[in-house]
Amino acid sequence: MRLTPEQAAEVWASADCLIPAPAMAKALDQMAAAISADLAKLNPLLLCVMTGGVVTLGQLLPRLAFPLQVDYLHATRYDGNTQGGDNLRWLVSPRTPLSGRHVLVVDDILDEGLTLAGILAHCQEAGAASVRSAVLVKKLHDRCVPGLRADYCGESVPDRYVFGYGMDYHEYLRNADGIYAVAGQ
Ligand SMILES: O=P(O)(O)OC[C@H]1O[C@H](OP(=O)(O)OP(=O)(O)O)[C@H](O)[C@@H]1O
Ligand code: HPA
Repeated sequence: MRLTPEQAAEVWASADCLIPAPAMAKALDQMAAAISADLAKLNPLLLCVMTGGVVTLGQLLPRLAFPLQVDYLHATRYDGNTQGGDNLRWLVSPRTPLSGRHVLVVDDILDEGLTLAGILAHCQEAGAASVRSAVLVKKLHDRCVPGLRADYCGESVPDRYVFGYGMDYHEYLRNADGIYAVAGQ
């Protein structure tokens, strides 16, 4: 489905704000403290999962006061839709060699988990010394890949389609400064 900017504005105007920006800032503070406690001495490589992970990574970085490196990957299974396909499509792999590195995968949302599971497997296969994951939100339902959980998670959201803080609705609304749920979804 192709959305017009006018339709995107209507979706935003009628959406329910689930978690406002001040609460997200607190959640990010807590995530950053936990990440710092575990990774400050490990010279970690943070991998941003494009596109949705860009806000989470951008908000975390200034909260992390230790030496680290940043790279990105692009893997998608939603392709701008609100239903994910079965296959994770790899568009860009990390440029930095992962072998021997302590990797932290940073994404916006853990929903059904196929995306994160595929990325974690890729990092392990590439020889990372350790692989952890940080997601800004996880969605509460029982459809997630069994046994998969993020090491660091900011907030939980109900089983509705959400946007904001990097998460899109048909490629719009990633810039919403809060976590919103689409009305009726
Ligand atoms: O847990 P899952 O059900 O696999 O879904 C989570 C993934 O879905 C979104 O990516 P998407 O494929 O929509 O690409 P995007 O980051 O460009 O929005 C989101 O950014 C996560 O990477
Ligand atoms: N919103 C945005 N992107 C997503 C979602 C969602 O609820 N689930 C998986 N990717």
